[in-house]
Amino acid sequence: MLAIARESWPAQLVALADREMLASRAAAIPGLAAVTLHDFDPDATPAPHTPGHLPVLHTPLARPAAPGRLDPANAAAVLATLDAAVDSCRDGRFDAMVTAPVQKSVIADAGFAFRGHTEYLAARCGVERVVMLLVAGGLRVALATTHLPLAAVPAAITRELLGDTLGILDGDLRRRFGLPRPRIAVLGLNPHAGEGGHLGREELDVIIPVLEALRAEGLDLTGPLPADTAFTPRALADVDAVLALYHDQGLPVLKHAGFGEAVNVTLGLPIVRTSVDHGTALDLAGTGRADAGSLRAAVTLAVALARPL
Ligand SMILES: NC(=O)C1=CN([C@@H]2O[C@H](COP(=O)(O)OP(=O)(O)OC[C@H]3O[C@@H](n4cnc5c(N)ncnc54)[C@H](O)[C@@H]3O)[C@@H](O)[C@H]2O)C=CC1
Ligand SMILES: NCC(=O)COP(=O)(O)O
Repeated sequence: MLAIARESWPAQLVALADREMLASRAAAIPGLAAVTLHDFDPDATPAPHTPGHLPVLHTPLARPAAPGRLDPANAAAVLATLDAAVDSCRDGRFDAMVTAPVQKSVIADAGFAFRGHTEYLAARCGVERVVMLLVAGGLRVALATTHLPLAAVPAAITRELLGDTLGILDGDLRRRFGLPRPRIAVLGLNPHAGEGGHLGREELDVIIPVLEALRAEGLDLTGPLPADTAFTPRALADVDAVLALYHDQGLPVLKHAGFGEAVNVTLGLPIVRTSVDHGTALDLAGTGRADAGSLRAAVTLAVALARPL
């Protein structure tokens, strides 16, 4: 909401949300009371975003929401909002979607098999494999696995998963980000990238064979690199993206470098989806102190990606 109130974009922005919830939050936060919410008219000619004005496509909550109060009764409405956004992108009404964070646990508590937007959007779009990429300035970090318990990671790193992930990452960096031959650094799973098999065999048995096969197809891949030094400035100098093998191998570095201005992009979808770099920040809910920098960046990147290069 902060970003919407103050910024201009060369695109029409439409909020998919419960209209009353948006209105009550805008009224409660200093500086937002003047924002005008009006119903989105799908038949009107799209006009660039005007700061202070926000068209709303009403997606009703089941129960009134209060800041910071988790309510499983609204989980279905959250998913219905996501469905409406995906379907509207797929049918061409919208060119891109930008998601706010959701409390994944409360959706799961309500009985839905929900691990994250990334997996949910893949299923909704009928795509078997997608890739989570976070972008902070010039640093791009993609993940081979996303929302998995750490103990499940090694078994999930199969040749098929790694090959598919690198194919999507390389392809979308070319197609969506305009990099003619992306240079991708792939991290090892184990300390010292397995130390020649003495500290784990995933590098020898899975990662190296996949990298060799894909290099033969023309991909520019380095690795598997010891993860502890792969993010040093010298190592990153000749790299367009780093593929980390699990969530907390790559994202702490990315968030250290750019939390508050980074963007999460889902690659491999038939639609453009970006998102903020942060979660629901329940400690800040309702205070008006949550920083909107990542939302601004997510909208800006979605606008850029929605334009074919
Ligand atoms: N895309 C999504 O839907 C995401 C959802 N989540 C969900 O969010 C929930 C909370 O996750 P946490 O790990 O606690 O991460 P979090 O990002 O919500 O909070 C971590 C720390 O960052 C701060 N923070 C977060 N957003 C901020 C902002 N906009 N401005 C200033 N400070 C901010 C918080 O106050 C907190 O100290 C979980 O249920 C998680 O699954 C987490 C990441 C992404
Ligand atoms: N930490 C990033 C994250 O959890 C994003 O998840 P998603 O909901 O966008 O899949």
